[in-house]
Amino acid sequence: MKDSQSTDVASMAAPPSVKTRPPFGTGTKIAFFIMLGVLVAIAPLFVSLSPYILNILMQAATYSVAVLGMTIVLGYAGQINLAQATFFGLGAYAVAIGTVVLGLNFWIALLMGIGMAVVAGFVLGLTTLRLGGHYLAMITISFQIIFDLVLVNWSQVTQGPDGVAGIERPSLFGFELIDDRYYLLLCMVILYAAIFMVWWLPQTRTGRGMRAVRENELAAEVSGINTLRVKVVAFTMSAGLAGVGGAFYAAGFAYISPDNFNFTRSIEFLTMVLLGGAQSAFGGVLGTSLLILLPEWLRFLKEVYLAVYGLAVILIMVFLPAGIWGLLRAPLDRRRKRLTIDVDAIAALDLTVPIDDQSPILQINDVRKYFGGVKAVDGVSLQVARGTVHALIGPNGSGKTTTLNVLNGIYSATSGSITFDSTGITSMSPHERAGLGIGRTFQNIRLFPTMSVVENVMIGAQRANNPIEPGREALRQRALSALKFVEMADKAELIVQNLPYGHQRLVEIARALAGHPRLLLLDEPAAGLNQTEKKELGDLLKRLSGHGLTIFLIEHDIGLIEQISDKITVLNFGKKIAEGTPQEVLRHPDVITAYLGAPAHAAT
Ligand SMILES: Nc1ncnc2c1ncn2[C@@H]1O[C@H](COP(=O)(O)OP(=O)(O)OP(=O)(O)O)[C@@H](O)[C@H]1O
Repeated sequence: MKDSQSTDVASMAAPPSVKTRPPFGTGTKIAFFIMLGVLVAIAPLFVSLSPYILNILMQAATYSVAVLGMTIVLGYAGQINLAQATFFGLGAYAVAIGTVVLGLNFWIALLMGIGMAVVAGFVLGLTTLRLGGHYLAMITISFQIIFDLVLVNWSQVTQGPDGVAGIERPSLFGFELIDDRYYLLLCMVILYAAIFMVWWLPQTRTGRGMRAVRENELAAEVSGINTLRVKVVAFTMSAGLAGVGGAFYAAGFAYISPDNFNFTRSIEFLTMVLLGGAQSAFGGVLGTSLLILLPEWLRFLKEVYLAVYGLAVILIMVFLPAGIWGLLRAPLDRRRKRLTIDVDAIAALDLTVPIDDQSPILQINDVRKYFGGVKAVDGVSLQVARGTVHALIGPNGSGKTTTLNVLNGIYSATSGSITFDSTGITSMSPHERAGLGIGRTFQNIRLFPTMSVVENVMIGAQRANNPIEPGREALRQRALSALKFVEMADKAELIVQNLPYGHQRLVEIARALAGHPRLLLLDEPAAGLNQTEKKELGDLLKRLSGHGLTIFLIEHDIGLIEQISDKITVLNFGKKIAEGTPQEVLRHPDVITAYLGAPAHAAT
């Protein structure tokens, strides 16, 4: 067993800050954003606009707030939501019924509306987000249709198809917002606050988690993200924003009816976010404004206007998959490739794992995993000693990956128990296991393709209980240190899907290392690598084990296994057939028969 305390002491010193040179600093962006906001918001006070135009702008502003919710749930978290008009309607009806029927103050009714939308979003998220894709689409559609039916048929409360009229605008600090221009100003302030929140979100832990879930949910969960929580938060925030938009819409137009909040409106919101660019706050607002203004601009076409309108939307969506905003910001993305990073200034990676006792770090006791009649893992027991490299080998289909998946919670065991560092983890979820310090890589690389290299690795660094300082900068520094360890720091700002295969493998290992693992699970790390890359991988694994990290790996490359392993366990048909040092195991007759099948190898 290696001494984990041998880690370079210098690496534990506070890391110096490493700066890249982004095109614009955050401060400049915020200043620009505020200036533009003030200009746009006060413009109607100085420019003479007809009541019709003011109405269109009010509609665009309130719709945009709801569409920003779609940016969060669809653009960031990748969850389909075809019920946004429901949440929009909850906000609107709370204000309408609250102020007109119950005589409540607007602001109280607004809070009620937001509360109702948030609760509905939370409940819908909680009950449906265990399902994904088509199922989620169908459930949100059903939710939308039920809401529509309730609005039309529960007429004692909603006033049915006639709708609610006479909704009054709020007053602010005693100032009545009857003038459309002032009400528009209020809507713009609300919109700006929403844009700022949605723009800022991806830079937070939660926002980064959402993007990771969108890109690869399984990898996000295994890296320590509570994916269900992230999805529910996305749904809840999205519903809350829609509620806000709906409330201001209702007060702005004084009259609402069920037609404003039906399935067609939800599809409109979806189209708006996709058209503008689902992954950007600005895209959502752009798409909303365009879809509201386009019919006005095309009105001169008279009868053919609807056809041209539809065609324009289809063409934009087909030829601009990232939306119009994606096209506009492409030059900025190109500049990103030229960002430089001072690799020498990055602190060395601290991999220190305290060895408090000599008991095995991992104990698998009589674990079985059956898929119907297939006994993929059939009563396997093994122990992994601290600070060792332990390999799991066996012929194809012998149950290796299934064992690893049961180990980190992707599959729950049919029976048996698993103890990690004296804690029973058998019934824990993958993210909870990651939170204890179990890192993992996959046989088929699972990264977050459209995120940058450093963002990918930051996801690993933000697992629960990672012993690093709080805050974004500490996460980034940890990620850069992990990248430096695998010699990928100079590529930190590149988008990960543009890297060659071998580099992507290293990024995946760095992501696991950034989480300060006490146990690293590697599933065929050498798969797909050429001879040079395999040699480099072998050296990297030796460096890792030299730091005292415990590694449990599956690998088919016997040369690599012999080179780095302290102990080998061999599986065949889901059962353990041999265990011991490489010398013992690779000469074991059962192993030669079952796995190696080449007596010549035994003689080497
Ligand atoms: N989700 C699943 N559903 C049904 N059967 C499965 C599932 N996953 C694995 N199996 C079966 O379990 C057995 C063990 O598969 P597993 O992938 O664990 O083997 P392996 O040793 O990792 O193979 P390889 O070396 O080819 O990756 C195989 O027969 C496989 O078909």
